[in-house]
Amino acid sequence: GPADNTDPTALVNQLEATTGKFPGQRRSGAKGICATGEFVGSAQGRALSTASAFSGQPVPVVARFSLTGANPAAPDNTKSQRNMALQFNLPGGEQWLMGNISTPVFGAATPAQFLGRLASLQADPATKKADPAKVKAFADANPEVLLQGKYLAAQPVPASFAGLNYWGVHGFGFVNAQGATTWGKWLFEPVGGVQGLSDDEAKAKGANFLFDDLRQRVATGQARFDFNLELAQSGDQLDNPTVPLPAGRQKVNLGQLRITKVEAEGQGACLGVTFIPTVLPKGVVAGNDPVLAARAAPYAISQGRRQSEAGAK
Ligand code: HEM
Repeated sequence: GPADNTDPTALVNQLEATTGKFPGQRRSGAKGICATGEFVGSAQGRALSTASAFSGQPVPVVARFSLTGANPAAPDNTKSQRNMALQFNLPGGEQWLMGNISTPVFGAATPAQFLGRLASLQADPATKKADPAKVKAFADANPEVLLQGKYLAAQPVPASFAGLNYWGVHGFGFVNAQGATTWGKWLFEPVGGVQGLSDDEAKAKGANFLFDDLRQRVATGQARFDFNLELAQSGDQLDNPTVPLPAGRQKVNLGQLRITKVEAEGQGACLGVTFIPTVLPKGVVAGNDPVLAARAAPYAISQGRRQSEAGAK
């Protein structure tokens, strides 16, 4: 990807300084649950990409559903970001890793801007709150950092991990057998539709309902997602994760993901996985987004910290 000199250690340190340090936990997406399932690719997927994920044979998938942030006790009944991270285990040991989020955009256009935004949100030791003047000054100078929060504020509290759209946010290219590359941005759309709660319903649900809800939906076969690619047109911006594709772009279904099992809390294959989203299969290529390129190193640093803190676990 394009050059960006933001120090990955500085990013992780700033995440800890702003969002909290919870030993043994992921520095973002800390409250989560492991699941497994399978993906079956479509004929359209095969036409766009040689990736073996689209063969049409079921592919085993390790999933992790999570809330945003560093706090493993984050409340489930707020209008914050949810995540669906996936590991496709493809034939021959090949893997495809993703960290998808419940907003079409991320909260910064570049790693440097993310670092600056996080720094502006860091609590002042005296007041234990972010300094509103600092927050405003940074946001005024970098207005795109507000777009993700505006999107979230306009959505209801999610009723279920299985009732949300999850976007890949970055642009990716799909390379077919003729060597032609189709560019786009993907999203996973729940087959049963998006489901939200009223503010009263959310209050009544309390802080911990999403894991049990997911278990129930999986037991009744209601945790299915269409893996869809929105196709970019020439001139569409693919190197900025605060810019969604324009509305109405053609959408192609690449296949369907079915979650079949939810693990007990603190167990499951996802615990050992660091969902580095530039681990791509043959037949899929990364676009030129500096934020995508910058994710691998901080994720690995976070993994190293949480695993050493957790001891020999
Ligand atoms: C420079 C920008 C970013 C930084 C520094 C960053 C940092 C991190 C870190 C440190 C983790 C924890 C990793 C671990 O311990 O395994 C994480 C998790 C995660 N991030 Fe990011 N991130 C960035 C951008 C993004 C973007 C753009 C997205 C979505 C498109 C995203 C989605 C996720 C998801 C879904 C998880 C949770 C994965 C899981 O379940 O383990 N992040 N991020």
